[in-house]
Amino acid sequence: MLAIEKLNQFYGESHTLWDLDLEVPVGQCTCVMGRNGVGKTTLLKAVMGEVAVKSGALRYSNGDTGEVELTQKAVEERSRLGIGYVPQGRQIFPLLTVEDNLRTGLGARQDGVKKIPERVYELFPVLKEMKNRRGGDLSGGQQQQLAIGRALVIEPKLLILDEPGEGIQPNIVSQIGQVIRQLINEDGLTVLLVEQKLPFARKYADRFVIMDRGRPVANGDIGELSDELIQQHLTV
Ligand SMILES: Nc1ncnc2c1ncn2[C@@H]1O[C@H](COP(=O)(O)OP(=O)(O)OP(=O)(O)O)[C@@H](O)[C@H]1O
Repeated sequence: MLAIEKLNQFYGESHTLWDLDLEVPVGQCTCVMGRNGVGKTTLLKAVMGEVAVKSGALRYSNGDTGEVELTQKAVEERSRLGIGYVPQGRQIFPLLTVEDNLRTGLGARQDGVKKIPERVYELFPVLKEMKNRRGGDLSGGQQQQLAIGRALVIEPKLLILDEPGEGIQPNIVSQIGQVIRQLINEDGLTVLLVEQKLPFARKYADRFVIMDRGRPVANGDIGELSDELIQQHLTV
């Protein structure tokens, strides 16, 4: 689905991603983990084109088109290729209604459809109930559901989420985890997420990748995420 190869990224003089290789297999949830500041968010932003990369390749295939090299594509084009993105901090529009927030995602649909897919409301009924409320009036958990819903209006093939469980009450975190599994199992979606919460990763991810200082240092099936690896790379 996505093969990241020898990716190097700098913030000014600061070398943040180092010759980073990472495979995101189709139809699975890959969870990127690691301590604060190791470059997890930067990696997701590099895939989305929100930060420039110095060198390396992002080879992506969505099943419809042949393989595409994303580093050559503009940000909007990456969405049109079927990549949905839920950024850290959600970035919803507080003054727009829930429905209008969802509509803002539609511009990135390749087929020009201007209707919010019913599937979004089916997965998150709360968004239907609250569709005329302003985004800013929603709870943090509901805003996260809205941010995910907005990424889903393009009916993506690859969904990228940056810490979807951050600062959200546990029952909504579980709902979000279940929706992610539903999207994978029923819609064949591929998911790449950053998540620090171990129970979430263990319950909902298929694979893990641990990063340290800008590069992956361990990866495997989620069942192989041992206490030793956690101790070595994740505890503070
Ligand atoms: N816009 C920026 N300009 C300069 N340096 C930045 C910028 N954004 C992030 N950094 C630095 O790059 C490094 C990696 O940051 P990044 O946010 O990718 O890490 P992270 O693993 O996602 O951390 P966290 O878990 O805290 O979100 C950090 O040292 C951070 O301070």
